[in-house]
Amino acid sequence: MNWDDTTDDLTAPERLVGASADGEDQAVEAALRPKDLGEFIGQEKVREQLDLVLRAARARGATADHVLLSGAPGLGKTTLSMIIAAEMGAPIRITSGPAIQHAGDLAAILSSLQEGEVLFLDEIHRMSRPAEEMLYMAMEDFRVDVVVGKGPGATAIPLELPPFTLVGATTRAGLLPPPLRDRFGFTAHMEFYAPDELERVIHRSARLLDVEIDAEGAAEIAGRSRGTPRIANRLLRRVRDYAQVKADGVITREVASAALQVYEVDTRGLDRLDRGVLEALLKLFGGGPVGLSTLAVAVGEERETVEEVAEPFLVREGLLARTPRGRIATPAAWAHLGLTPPGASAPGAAGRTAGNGQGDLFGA
Ligand SMILES: Nc1ncnc2c1ncn2[C@@H]1O[C@H](COP(=O)(O)OP(=O)(O)OP(=O)(O)O)[C@@H](O)[C@H]1O
Repeated sequence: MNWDDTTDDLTAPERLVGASADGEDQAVEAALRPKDLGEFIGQEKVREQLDLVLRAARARGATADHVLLSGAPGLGKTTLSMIIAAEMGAPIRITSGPAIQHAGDLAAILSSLQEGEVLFLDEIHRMSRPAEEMLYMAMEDFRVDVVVGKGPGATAIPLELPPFTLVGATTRAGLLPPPLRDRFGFTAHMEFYAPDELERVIHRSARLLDVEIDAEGAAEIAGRSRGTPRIANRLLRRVRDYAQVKADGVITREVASAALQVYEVDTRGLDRLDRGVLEALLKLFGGGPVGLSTLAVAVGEERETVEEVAEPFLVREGLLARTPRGRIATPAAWAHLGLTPPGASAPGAAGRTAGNGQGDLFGA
C-alpha cells in the first residue's frame, strides 16, 4: 500500500477503509444493491418520506418530483436512485457532474430522455456553470434553450423535454447554489449508519455472497466500518478471504478480528494512516496543540492528506479536535491507543487493554 498515492486522489480507493468505490467494489456492488425500499436498510426517515413521495406520484400517474440526496460517499445514494427508478417502473440514466463540462453535454442527455425516466446526476456540485444554468430551466419547465452559433449571430432554439425525475447526489449540499437546491421537490440527508444497521447490511451481503457468518462476526466487522455500508461490504470480502485461507470459511468474532488485524484496521475502524496521525500527535507532541504542517511532516504525509483524508474521521470519532491553536488529541484518543496523557497517573491494566491490541505495530 502506497500512502503517497492519497495525495493524488484524496479518497484513494486503495485504502481499505476509504469510502469511495474501487474497481472491485464496482464489480461486486451491483450484486449487493438492495432493489426496493423494503430491502434498503436504515435511513428510516428518508425511506418513509421517499415512500410517500413515490406512492403519491404513482397514484397521480405523474412523474416523481426531483430528489436531492446528500451525504458522505458509500452511504447508498446511487442505490437509492436506482430504487426510485425501480419503484416508479422507470428506466434510469446515470451520469455525474464532472462528466458534464459543457451545456451541450447536458442538452444531449436531456433531449434523449424518455418520459418519466430517472436521471441520476452524481456529484452534482461539480457541474460547470453553464450546464447548471441549463439544468434550472430543464428542471422547472422541462425545456432547454439550445444555443446555435456564436457571437451576435447566435440563436437560442427552444427544445421541449419529456417530464423526467432528476435525482441529484452530493457529498456537500452546502456547496449547491440556492437556485439549484430550491428546484428539488424533496431533499434527503443520508446519515452514517448505526452499528446494528451495519450488522444487518453485513448479514444480507454475506447471504448474497454465500458466506457463513455468525452474529458476533458481523458485529466485529460492523464496529470497524466507519458507519458506511460500502466499507462494511469491503471489509466483509477481505475477512471472507481470511476465513477461507486461514480458518474453515466461517466468520466468527475471532476470525474477523484476526483478519482485520492483518489488514491493519483497528477496533474503531482506524487504519494505518489514521493511527499514524494520532500516534504522532500523542507521542511526539504530548497531545498538542500542534500545527497541521508540523503534524504532516511528522507523519511524512502532505498537509492535504492529513487534513482531508485522516482528520475528518478522527474528528467525527471525537479523537482529535481542530482548534485555532492547532490540533489537539482528546482523552478518548489517549484511551484508544492505551497511552497515558502527560501529568495523569498511569492507567491500570484496564487502561492498557482499552487499546486495540495493535500497540505492537506502532510501539515506540
Ligand atoms: N441502506 C443500505 N442497505 C444495504 N446496502 C447498502 C445500503 N446503502 C448502501 N449499501 C451498499 O453499499 C454500497 C455503496 O452504496 P452506493 O454506491 O449506493 O453509495 P453512494 O452513496 O452512491 O456512494 P458514492 O457517493 O461514492 O457514489 C452498495 O454496494 C450498496 O449495496
